[in-house]
Amino acid sequence: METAAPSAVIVAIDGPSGTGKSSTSKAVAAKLGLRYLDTGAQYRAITWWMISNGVDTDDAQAVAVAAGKPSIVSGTDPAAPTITVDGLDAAGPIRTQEVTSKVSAVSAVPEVRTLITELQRSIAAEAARDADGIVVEGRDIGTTVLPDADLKIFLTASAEARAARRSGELRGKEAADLAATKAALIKRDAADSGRKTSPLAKAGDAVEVDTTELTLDQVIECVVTLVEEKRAGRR
Ligand SMILES: Nc1ncnc2c1ncn2[C@@H]1O[C@H](COP(=O)(O)OP(=O)(O)OP(=O)(O)O)[C@@H](O)[C@H]1O
Ligand SMILES: Nc1ccn([C@H]2C[C@H](O)[C@@H](COP(=O)(O)O)O2)c(=O)n1
Repeated sequence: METAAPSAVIVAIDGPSGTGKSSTSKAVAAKLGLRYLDTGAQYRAITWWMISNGVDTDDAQAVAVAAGKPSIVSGTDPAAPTITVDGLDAAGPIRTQEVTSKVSAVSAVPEVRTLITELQRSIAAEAARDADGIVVEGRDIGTTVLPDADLKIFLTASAEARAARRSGELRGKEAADLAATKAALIKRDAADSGRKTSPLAKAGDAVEVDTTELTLDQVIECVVTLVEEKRAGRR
């Protein structure tokens, strides 16, 4: 039977796109010596595999049939997280606009979610057993993947702030089109919140942190404090 290390802590961080989940989770995990898992990268990886292998991502049945074929491996060092698909480095290809525009459809397919959820739970169990714990970020971690997480956090921010942050990452023509960036964020959030299986949602026992007016450092500090309080038995 798998047993967790006595001091292991499992932190679930969920929220809509661009609220700062990845940046915050990585930094918190690095500061506290925890592992880090980007579950969005896993859904992006399976989407990339579908596209690369000619599977129509709008055909839920075709996606369901193919879902078990790719082998997705996530590296959980917060200083250098990795993702491979069938042994190939997928870190670059999973960030293309094409993958971003198709990932909501692929991640809504129940067979995909079942497989990826199992993978996420096994990674979290390993981190609880062999390390001091893990920060897992996504959309349904607190509600479905790890409902017994020690600490659940739900990050939010206004659509304007999120679009401005995303635009800051883009270059040239894309960066200029703030309105298009905002519209794309809102569309993806609606699809992720509206799907039947395990939608983007705040767990009832999650702590909500509105990051609109906070710097990234302030958000990191806030989450580090929450984890430390949890570890000290104060939450
Ligand atoms: N509080 C903040 N203030 C300003 N910029 C921020 C803040 N938090 C994150 N950012 C910046 O916003 C961008 C998006 O952050 P990040 O990728 O961490 O969000 P996310 O919630 O993981 O998004 P997604 O779900 O789309 O992957 C990054 O460029 C990051 O540096
Ligand atoms: N737990 C998760 C994580 C991610 N997804 C889906 C929905 C997102 O639009 C997409 C990409 O995530 P991102 O890289 O933007 O964090 O993956 C999900 O359904 N469940």
